Amino acid sequence: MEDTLSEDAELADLKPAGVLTYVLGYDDLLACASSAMPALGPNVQSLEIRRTSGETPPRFAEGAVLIPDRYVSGRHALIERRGVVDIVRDLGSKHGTLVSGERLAPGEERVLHDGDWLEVGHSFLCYRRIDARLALQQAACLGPTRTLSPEFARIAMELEQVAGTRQPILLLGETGTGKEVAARYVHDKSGRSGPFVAVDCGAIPEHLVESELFGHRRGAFTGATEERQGRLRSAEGGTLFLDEIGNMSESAQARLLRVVQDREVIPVGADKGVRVDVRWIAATNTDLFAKEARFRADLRERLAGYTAILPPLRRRREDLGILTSHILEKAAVSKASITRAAARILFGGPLEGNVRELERVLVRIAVLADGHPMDTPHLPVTMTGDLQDPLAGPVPATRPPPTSSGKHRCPSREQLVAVLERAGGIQRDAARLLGVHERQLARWMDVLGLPRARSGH
Ligand SMILES: Nc1ncnc2c1ncn2[C@@H]1O[C@H](COP(=O)(O)OP(=O)(O)OP(=O)(O)O)[C@@H](O)[C@H]1O
Repeated sequence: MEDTLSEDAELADLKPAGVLTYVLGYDDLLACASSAMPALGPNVQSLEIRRTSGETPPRFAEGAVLIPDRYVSGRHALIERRGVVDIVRDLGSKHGTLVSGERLAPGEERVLHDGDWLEVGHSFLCYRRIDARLALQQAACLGPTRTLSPEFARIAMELEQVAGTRQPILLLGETGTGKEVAARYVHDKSGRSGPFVAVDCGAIPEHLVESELFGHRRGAFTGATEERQGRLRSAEGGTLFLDEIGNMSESAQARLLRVVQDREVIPVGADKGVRVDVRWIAATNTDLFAKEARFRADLRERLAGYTAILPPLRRRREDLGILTSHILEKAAVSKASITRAAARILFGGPLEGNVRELERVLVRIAVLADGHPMDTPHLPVTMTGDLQDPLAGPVPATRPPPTSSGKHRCPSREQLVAVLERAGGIQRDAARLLGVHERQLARWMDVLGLPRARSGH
């Protein structure tokens, strides 16, 4: 432990505060009781985790974190500032304390590291080791949900500050981290009266990018039978969100650069430009600075007025409780709980795919669990590594066909309608959300008397 202590001491000046957040309770995923406890530092030297009775949400009182969880012991664990690091110790609890998935032996002390998650009873907590100034950060909102992540809250505040200016914004981050959510947030806060127009630059065939973005004159090329305004001009007075900008062809980049510089767009086939007033927000999950990205440095500089890197979900586990209850509520789930084993995999895992993947998995397992605790067999095989997972894809011929009980229990009509809505009515996408074969979904729809949706194309 000596070595770890001195290593952490070196980091102390940079990251002196320790923040413990109550994230969620396994027995009620809709409770949305997440809250950050006072930061460990010069003023708070220890936090004891204890059970409290009654219906009150988890809270800090009398120097302790009080959790209304019957699986938490009266005196469960102690987190203590020792020099510049924080140590956790189990206080002889009945059900034990786990640190990032590892159970503490009786009397064992463990130095906590940034991003560690703690399991006490049926409760999931997250520990962050951060700059003391960030620790003072209040919870903020970015998009439809609150965030308890100090980094994310800081980004939300900065985005709010730049929203009202004309500065272009570049949003970087892994897929599913909420870049479009952040872009819409900026637009909403900007006070701009025009629309928010999102363009997925990666989804437009290369030969159509220019006419799609800049518009075209009638007869500009074969097939251009009508004049077209283009997406850029349709965002007049509002915000143009260029998603997956890293996938834009070099010729489209060159033309876009001229528009950004001159604020004038020349439709394909036209010889005169048209003035445009749009707020630029670009986003990408690729590294625009890498050589192989083949992205023009001059365009990048123009678009990167304010740049934010949205942290992946594994770097903001403190938001898992808020996001989980939001996702389940949106999916019309009225009751949801999870077993410890499944929670450990779902919330303690690498969270690849970020909020989008969390949403996909939660909706799937909530529907399959059908009001019972969500358990490991409900999780996708990619998470459990269990190749026998019967829900992973088409049902092999050797396996008995799905029945209306057990793991393939038919969801309620309300749940299935919610999933179909989320999938935009496309049956194949709804089946993917549920992690079942399309044929299984069709059977359920017939049983529940739901009209067949469009097939997925
Ligand atoms: N703060 C948030 N609160 C609630 N839901 C969120 C939040 N952030 C993201 N989501 C949800 O996660 C999903 C992915 O978000 P979004 O499309 O903004 O990610 P992205 O980073 O733009 O992804 P990509 O790079 O793949 O385009 C969406 O369904 C969105 O509603």
